[in-house]
Amino acid sequence: MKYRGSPSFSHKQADKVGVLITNLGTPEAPTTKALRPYLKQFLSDPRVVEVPKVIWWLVLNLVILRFRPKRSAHAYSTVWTDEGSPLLLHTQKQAEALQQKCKTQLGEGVVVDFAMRYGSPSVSEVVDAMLQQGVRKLLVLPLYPQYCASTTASTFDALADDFTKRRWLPELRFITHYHDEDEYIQAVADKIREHWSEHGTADKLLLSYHGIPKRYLTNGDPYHCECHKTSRLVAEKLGLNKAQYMTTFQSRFGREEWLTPYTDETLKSLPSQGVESVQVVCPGFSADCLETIEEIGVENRDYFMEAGGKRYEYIEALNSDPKHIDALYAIIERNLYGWNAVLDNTDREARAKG
Ligand SMILES: C=CC1=C(C)c2cc3[nH]c(cc4nc(cc5[nH]c(cc1n2)c(C)c5CCC(=O)O)C(CCC(=O)O)=C4C)c(C)c3C=C
Ligand SMILES: [Fe+2]
Ligand SMILES: [Fe+2]
Repeated sequence: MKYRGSPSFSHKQADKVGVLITNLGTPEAPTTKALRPYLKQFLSDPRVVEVPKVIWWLVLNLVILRFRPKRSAHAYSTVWTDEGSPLLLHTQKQAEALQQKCKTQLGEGVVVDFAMRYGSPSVSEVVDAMLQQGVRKLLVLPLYPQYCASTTASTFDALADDFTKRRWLPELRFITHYHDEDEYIQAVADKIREHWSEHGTADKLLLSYHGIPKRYLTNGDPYHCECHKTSRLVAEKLGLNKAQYMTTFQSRFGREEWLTPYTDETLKSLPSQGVESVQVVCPGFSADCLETIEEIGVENRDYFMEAGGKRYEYIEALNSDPKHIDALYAIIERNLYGWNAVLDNTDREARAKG
């Protein structure tokens, strides 16, 4: 069969609205064996690594996949929990909380689920499950506040790829970013304020975002601008002046230049400029993961302290904090405009019988 359909469809089935949240994905286990397929899928995505196909195939298969899986497995093993990968667990909790919130606010006609761009559960399998439940209008929210082709557009690719193999397409809405939405900015600012009320402020607040090659910015990706806008809006909410905060970029990969200033280099240099204490927050990560827990929480702490810093604090991601869920819900609700008719119609089956 060329196209996947919905063979179990019944005319009496109530139409539903689906809300699909997505994130990057994570390996199945913190082992070299599990890291290899995960990294292979992730790093074979041309949206992530924009290098001519043949050259990249050779570099990836002959160099990176020989050494990186072992190194990454070790890093993952330091953040792994008894229940699994932090990224997966946080995303699962976010979906559950949003499902609950949508049910209370909008009724039974809305189905919320989550998928991962790489690994499992895949976008395709979750879309399939949602359509089988009667979802005819689908809202997709990738949990990347700042648009980037490597993440946001890549998620759209996965969805579009699935649709090319599908017979009955749902109506589709795709949220490309929410980097300046007030509820999100407020949630980040509140998280920082809560940290301050417990620990006090520091000499400098670093807002650290995942980096991308600088080339992507010069080729027209808005990611860099959106990160700076988020930082400015958060700083305004907190009443910080330009000397009190800084935007930096972390998680460099490979040898070419990435967005600067680099988080690690910055932290190594701050003590020599008289900065004794820093607080680091990562507003681009909607959930804590390897890149925040290990890289920011451990590795970069060491850089700062070894360079003479006195106090270093990592402020956790928003994860499934109620304020984050409320912010995401507000964004979802705005993007459901006009679809409420379907939500009101979910008791169609009951009414048809009556
Ligand atoms: C080639 C490189 C990469 C680009 C470009 C990139 C962009 C990018 N990534 C995130 C979010 C996450 N990345 C995570 C892990 C991760 N990222 C890369 C490479 C690139 N990312 C690698 C190789 C890895 C795997 C870990 C490693 O081997 O170092 C994660 C964490 C996943 C987890 O399981 O915890 C996230 C989240 C964004 C937002 C982004 C561009 C804006
Ligand atoms: Fe990454
Ligand atoms: Fe990293």
